[in-house]
Amino acid sequence: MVAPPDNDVIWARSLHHSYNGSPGLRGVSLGVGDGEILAVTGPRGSGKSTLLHCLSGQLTAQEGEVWFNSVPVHTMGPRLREQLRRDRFGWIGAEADLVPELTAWENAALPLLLRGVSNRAARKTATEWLERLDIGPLAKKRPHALLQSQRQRISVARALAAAPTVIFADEPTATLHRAERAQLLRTLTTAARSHGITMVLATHDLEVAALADRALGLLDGRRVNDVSLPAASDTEGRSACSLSV
Ligand SMILES: Nc1ncnc2c1ncn2[C@@H]1O[C@H](COP(=O)(O)OP(=O)(O)OP(=O)(O)O)[C@@H](O)[C@H]1O
Repeated sequence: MVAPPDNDVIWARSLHHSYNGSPGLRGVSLGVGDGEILAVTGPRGSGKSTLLHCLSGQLTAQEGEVWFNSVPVHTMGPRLREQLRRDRFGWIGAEADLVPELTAWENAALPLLLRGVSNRAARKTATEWLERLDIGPLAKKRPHALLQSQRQRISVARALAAAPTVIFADEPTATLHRAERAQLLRTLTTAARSHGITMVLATHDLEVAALADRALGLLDGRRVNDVSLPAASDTEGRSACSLSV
């Protein structure tokens, strides 16, 4: 087993994974640098979600290696992987996946509470992120009382509040309208940049991928040539990293 380059936070070699014989990933290798935002693009079924699940330790690839900060993840047992996900990773999916019984702030604070942060400190941090995401006044509402776009903001607040080293975002704005999508993505990528968070962003949308520093393409579970991104506009793109969210 050869250790990965020191400057890659996430590094994967030759990942293969199939579902009952049907291939999900076929030999994907990649590295993500410290603080880098990498977009993973490709059509539906190309393997983006499978790749993010493998990189984030939710799924162990049948073959291949995943390393986080030069520590092998693919050889970790379930408890260590759980701890790694809780303490160092954030996850944002297409659906907000909130706990229905908890309020907005409790949902956003959940990763901190699970880490043993005091209720008071976790509430303060979660509330600050809800405010930055323009949903501060909804902090005491439960998910059923909120719009899909507001629930998704809570899920973004939950990921950012935990100050993770890496955020994995799997089609985070796929269910939102165009204007909401642009605003939420801008806030997310700006916050990641200003807090030095590394991000792996799966999307089938090249306009979304344009917010990343770099993009790699998948097709039928294989890596294809690195994708050339459309020029990002000054307000939404890679240059828009000066907001202090
Ligand atoms: N749990 C599963 N059981 C069986 N097959 C699966 C499962 N998850 C993914 N697959 C298959 O693996 C392949 C890759 O799927 P994956 O969801 O990783 O792609 P994707 O690019 O994220 O697609 P989408 O954008 O639709 O989510 C597809 O052929 C898919 O049908």
